[in-house]
Amino acid sequence: MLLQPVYEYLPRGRLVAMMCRKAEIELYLSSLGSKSSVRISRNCNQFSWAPGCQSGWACSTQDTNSFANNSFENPVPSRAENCRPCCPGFFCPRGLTCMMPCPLGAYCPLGTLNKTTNLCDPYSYQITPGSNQTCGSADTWADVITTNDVFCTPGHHCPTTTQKLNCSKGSYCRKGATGENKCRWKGGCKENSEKEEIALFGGILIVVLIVILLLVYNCSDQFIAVRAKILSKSRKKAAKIAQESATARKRWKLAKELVLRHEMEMYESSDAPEELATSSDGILHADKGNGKRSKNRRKLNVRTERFRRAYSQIDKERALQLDKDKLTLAGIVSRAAENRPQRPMLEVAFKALTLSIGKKKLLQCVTGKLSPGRITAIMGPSGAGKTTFLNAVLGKTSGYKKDGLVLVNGKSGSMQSYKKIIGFVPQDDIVHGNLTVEENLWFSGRCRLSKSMSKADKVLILERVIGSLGLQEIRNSLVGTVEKRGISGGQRKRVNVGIEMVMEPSLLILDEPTTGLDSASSQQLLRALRHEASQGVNVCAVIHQPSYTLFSMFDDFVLLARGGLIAYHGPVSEVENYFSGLGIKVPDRENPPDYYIDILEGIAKTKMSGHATPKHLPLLWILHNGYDVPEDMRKDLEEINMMHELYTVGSITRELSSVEQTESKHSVHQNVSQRNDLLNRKTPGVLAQYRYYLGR
Ligand SMILES: Nc1ncnc2c1ncn2[C@@H]1O[C@H](COP(=O)(O)OP(=O)(O)OP(=O)(O)O)[C@@H](O)[C@H]1O
Repeated sequence: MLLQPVYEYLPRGRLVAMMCRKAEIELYLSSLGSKSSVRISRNCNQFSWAPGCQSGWACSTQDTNSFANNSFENPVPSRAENCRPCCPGFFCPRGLTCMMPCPLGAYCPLGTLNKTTNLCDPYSYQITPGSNQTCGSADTWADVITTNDVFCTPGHHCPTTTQKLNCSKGSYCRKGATGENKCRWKGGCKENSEKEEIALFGGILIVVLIVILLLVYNCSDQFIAVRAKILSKSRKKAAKIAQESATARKRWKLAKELVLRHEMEMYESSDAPEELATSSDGILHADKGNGKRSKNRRKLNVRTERFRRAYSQIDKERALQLDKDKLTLAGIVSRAAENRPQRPMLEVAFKALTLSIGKKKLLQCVTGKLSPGRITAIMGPSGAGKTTFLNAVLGKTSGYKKDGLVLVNGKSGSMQSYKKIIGFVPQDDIVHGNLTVEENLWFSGRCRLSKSMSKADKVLILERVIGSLGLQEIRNSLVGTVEKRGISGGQRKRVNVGIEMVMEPSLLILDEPTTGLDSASSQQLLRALRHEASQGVNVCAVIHQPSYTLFSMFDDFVLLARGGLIAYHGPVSEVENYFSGLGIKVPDRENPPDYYIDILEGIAKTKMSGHATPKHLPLLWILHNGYDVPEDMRKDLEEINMMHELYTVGSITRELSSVEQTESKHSVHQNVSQRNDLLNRKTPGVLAQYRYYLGR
């Protein structure tokens, strides 16, 4: 089909006789790699230069068999007959006297003589001057890179090597195209287009994308709000289910107890068979006369009675259940919270702990303990070492030179291993501004509570924290960022604390949690912490200038002097007693902790017992407790010389009753045995947390 125009131009036999044989094609191909011109065939040497040796010309061979029986051994056939211009659609290199077909996509028509340049267009070869030869067809292999002219030009397509057609409108044709390519965007292709004009199409696409993004950005709040509502509903439902199952468990336990009690009563009264005979429903009567039958009947009677009692109890419970359905969510949560298991306890004790960097001592001879179930306030002048003290409690002591011991539940070990049950509320916010209050707490709970805990239990914890921190009103409000105003600073602070509370810590450490809060909010926060402490949590907070009321809400007080020395560590209720023993009396209308800090700083002047001055307060505390006096304080010891007075100061260590001491020992012992459980809280891994983050 493709050769049809050539057959019209040349008879089939002649065409075959002029076609290159394998040896000639090899000769041509071997010349393609080299920079020199085509290798000359044996028909074109200096003795015989047939007209077919010219560019665009070819001759026939008489050896027609060699075409069919072409092998590498066969030499280039002799060609000197019927030399003529190369056929259109073929190319005839100079030095070879045969024709080769142009590749598909090429356009190889007959050349025309350009009288100005005397070259054959479009091939740029010259015919021998003075000969009567004309232009033939192409003279070179047409490839798309080196022979542009020979290849079908851009904007056209060449279905055959002798046909060149314009590319129609709505289509585009690249260089060497054998057909048209339809444009995706019809208006983007004019006639003879080389490529699809997609700039307009791209522009429209970008505009559409921007509009979609703007829509998403503007409506994201609504989406988030709707989602938050749905999630909140599901959480409430989970809380309800958890409460129901807790009540059911309780009910079952109660019913069992009732049945057992009743059974006991029945057996006790079985010695008086006449009572059974007159049982209330009158259905069953004991047979007084017959021994064995009477025993069996009595058993049956007892069982029937037992079930009757149990069913009546279940009926009562059903009535209670109806009442419960009218309960508020807070009621449900507090009821379910009653059934929660107790948290493990952590006691942190220090023994002559000294932390230093280089020669600078940041904490010195710190001895004391932070007990579970108590709230400790850490106070002291700026730079005294409060944050360093918290770091020591948290076990973040790398980088410091450390002397002394930190004991957890009476055992020395790394605090880091307890990190899954230690909550730390830093001074700066750790909230996600783009989430609501509830989402923030939920995210923290999901990531940090045990993987094995059910969703319902997690929801209960969340609800309890929300209730305890008074966040109910703002639970669905966005926390907010610098650009987008959200909840108030005080509320934000409470959310910060809540984020740590939801992970149910055993040790909760807070760095200035009440800074920036008004008195009412501070007290509410302290009440929430007290509630935590009542669950056995060890709470420890650095605090600045608390009101007297707030200060009295703490159990213990650690007063740090400059240099990281302890000036007092004991119950809040004993602090005034201790200092007054040293001759430091708090004036009227002065807040005791502020006054003691002023004394330490030398701002407030006071006359102390003996020769002591405020700078001796840490030493006095050491002496009071009978701790070893460090080397660098020995000099001060000589100065004050008031040992006698010191030992007359009332004991400030909390006097535990013998029962309390036994209980305390027992609980610590229990904790030590629980140690592995404490360390084994399996929280979701990083990938799971990231999944929660994406799905929050
Ligand atoms: N990594 C450190 N390198 C050198 N000095 C340090 C380092 N950390 C703390 N200090 C120094 O230790 C002292 C106590 O610092 P710390 O931050 O514990 O005080 P603070 O009581 O928390 O102070 P503030 O109430 O102002 O926050 C300061 O003098 C401080 O400069």
